[in-house]
This record gives sequence, C-alpha cells and structure tokens, in this order.
Amino acid sequence: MNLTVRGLDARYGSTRVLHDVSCEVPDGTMVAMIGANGAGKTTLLKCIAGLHRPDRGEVTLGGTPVAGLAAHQVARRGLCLVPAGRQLFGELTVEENLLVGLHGTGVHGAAVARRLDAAYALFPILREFAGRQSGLMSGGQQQMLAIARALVREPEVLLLDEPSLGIAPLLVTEILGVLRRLASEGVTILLAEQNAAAALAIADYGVVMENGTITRTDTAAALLADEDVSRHYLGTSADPVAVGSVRALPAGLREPLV
Ligand SMILES: Nc1ncnc2c1ncn2[C@@H]1O[C@H](COP(=O)(O)OP(=O)(O)OP(=O)(O)O)[C@@H](O)[C@H]1O
Repeated sequence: MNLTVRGLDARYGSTRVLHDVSCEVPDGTMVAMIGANGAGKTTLLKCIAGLHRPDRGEVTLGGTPVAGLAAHQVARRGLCLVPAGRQLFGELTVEENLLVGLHGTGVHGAAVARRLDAAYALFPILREFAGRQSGLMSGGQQQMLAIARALVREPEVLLLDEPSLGIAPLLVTEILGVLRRLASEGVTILLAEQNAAAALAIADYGVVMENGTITRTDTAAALLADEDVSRHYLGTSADPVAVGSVRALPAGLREPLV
C-alpha cells in the first residue's frame, strides 16, 4: 500500500520542527530516511502514525487521507509504527507482548497461533524465549520482539524508528535482513535510521532529512554513491556498526556498496 506525505508542517508548542515535508514510499518498497539527531525523523513518523498532529499537510495510505486521524484509526488502516526505544512491556513474557500486539484486531482462536507462528518463523529466537520475561533479553532480541509485535498485526505499511540503535552488529544484520525480506514480500517500509550505510544498503530509495525538511530523495544506490551523503552520513571504516552490518548482510540481499 502506497504511503505519501505532502506539505507536512509540525511543531512542538511554538517550535516548528517539520517544514513542508513531502515524500513517498511506493507500494512494497523500502525507503530509508536518514538524518542527524534532531532532524525531525521521529516527528515525521509520529505524524504519519497519528501520534502527533501536524499543523498542515496531507498523509495518504493507499490513496486515502489519514492525516488528523487518531493512532488506532491509522493502525486499523494497516499501518504500524515500531517506536524508538522499543517500548515493550518488560515484565511480560515474549509471547504476552506479541498478544498485546494483537489487541483490538479481532484476531482470535487458531488465527492467533498462526500469527505467532509467522512471527516466530521470522525471528526464531523469540519462539525459544516465548515464556521468558522480555525485559531480560538483549537489546537486539527486544528489538526483534518490538518488530514482531507489529508484524502480528500483518501491517501493509511498517514504520520503524531507529531499530539498530544500540544493538550488536550481528543482530542488526539479522533485523535488516528480515526487513528486506518483508519488503520483497510486499510490505511497504519507511525506515528511519542513523545507521545510514546499513539502511541504504538494503533500501530501494532514500530520503535525507535536515533541520525538519527533506533535502534529498533518490534511489538508495545513488545516495550511497553520493559524495556529500557519504561525507555527512555514511561514516568511515572506523564505524564498525555501519560497515560491519553492510558487509555481513546475508547472501541474496542488495550488494554492499561501502
Ligand atoms: N516532545 C517534544 N517537545 C519539544 N520538542 C521536541 C519534542 N520531541 C522532539 N522535539 C524536538 O523536535 C526536533 C525534531 O526531533 P525528532 O525527535 O523528530 O528528530 P529525530 O531526527 O528523530 O532525532 P533523534 O534521532 O534524536 O530522535 C528536535 O529539535 C527535538 O529537540
């Protein structure tokens, strides 16, 4: 399902943080949104998901306007946000967190088991830890759970806010590999990442956000090859997470370009 944003402005109090933001995530593709801390990536994701009300602008899902709807209404139209910091229920087990994801969907009976099975198939470690308190897992495993909790809803559009933050490179690789696979299976993905090299290496397109506005839009390959983008966002070989993640992408994924 196509996601489009047109002319979006947003602020916190009197501080304007998004200025005339427009971007598009074509159906079944992955767009990596890169940008420095505070550029406005999280705010844009929140506006799209109905968690922050924009002042102006349009958001459409599959051509239907959703700007101004409450988060649960946007979710019902097939969009899920995996928030920064994961926001799991650390006291609950892995499986209980997944069931929270299904809350309000009307899915019940055998369909519940099927949804959980599908999530466990993508992240096998979660099946192994199904009865374990989620707060006791590693950061990377918790991130997998946060993504799985969104996936049990079978979203057509998935937004992710910094899924690689603070996670061991090997698990970043696994998580990004799953996202690439989901996009190949038709899920529309908008991925906000500071780990720009790794995100662009698996995305179809990229957008660069600076100071609350989108300054570049291109294919991910073109942005990866761009000197300016490289200098500002891709780091160097001294950045072990970015470089390690890209190099270690599983066979069959996009060719690493850094
Ligand atoms: N709840 C808030 N109240 C006031 N200002 C905020 C709030 N949340 C974010 N901001 C400000 O809005 C601007 C955009 O922040 P945002 O979190 O959207 O950027 P970001 O690109 O996601 O950065 P980060 O990666 O650090 O989260 C920043 O200047 C930030 O300080």
